Amino acid sequence: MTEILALSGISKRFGGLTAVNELSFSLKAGEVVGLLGPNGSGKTTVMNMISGFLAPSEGLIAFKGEPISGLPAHRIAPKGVARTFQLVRALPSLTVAENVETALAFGRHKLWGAVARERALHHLEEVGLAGRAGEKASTLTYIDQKRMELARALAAEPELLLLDEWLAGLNPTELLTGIDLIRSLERRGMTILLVEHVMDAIRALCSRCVVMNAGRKIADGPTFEALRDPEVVRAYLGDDHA
Ligand SMILES: Nc1ncnc2c1ncn2[C@@H]1O[C@H](COP(=O)(O)OP(=O)(O)OP(=O)(O)O)[C@@H](O)[C@H]1O
Repeated sequence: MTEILALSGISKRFGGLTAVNELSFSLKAGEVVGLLGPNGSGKTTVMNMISGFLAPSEGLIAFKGEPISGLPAHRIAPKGVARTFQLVRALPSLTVAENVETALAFGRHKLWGAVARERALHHLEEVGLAGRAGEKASTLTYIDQKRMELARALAAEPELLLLDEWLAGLNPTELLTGIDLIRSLERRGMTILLVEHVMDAIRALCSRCVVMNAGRKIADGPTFEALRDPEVVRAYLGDDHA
């Protein structure tokens, strides 16, 4: 497998706070990797730097061998990087299809009109929202909003998909549906970096995990090994459990 994403010595400082501290890891094409860590450990900041919503203070990020660190989001997305956000960013007064069409209009191929409509319907079908295209986004249930958010990300035709707590807040049945959906993307060969607190989902989906604590990487390896690493147990549960 070829390397698709490489972070080398990435740091991000907010004033006196070092949110991410000399972080390095890489993803191979087609891998589904979990980015874990307790609250405030820097995971979303990492996602923001990969997708261009924040520039690193130090270090290099390369996507398919090309440096992207510090480029703005609108320059990184067309290269094949898409993301979902912790809080769903829908346009509630537009229909479900129009929400996906706006992503297509500003996405990799700048599609408009009938072509965009057809493509939007395809992505809605992919995420299980076939038949809902004409409904107002504001009427969708929580899981369906999440599906729509994913359809918007897929509209960018990414090679690397960043999922920031995409499975959070789903009930157990919805969670299984969400996991199946991510598996179907994996089968298509998509590379996925997943920030997630739902450990059952991590175990089900990720062969490998990178674990952070206080901005630093404390583990990187097969999921079952990373999750029982004493430093990871200590970070999550405290010294007594380690
Ligand atoms: N724009 C910002 N300005 C100042 N501090 C920030 C900013 N963004 C994040 N931080 C701080 O950086 C640290 C890491 O935050 P981040 O959101 O990346 O953590 P996280 O691991 O994603 O947490 P959670 O699991 O709670 O979402 C936190 O202390 C946070 O308060």
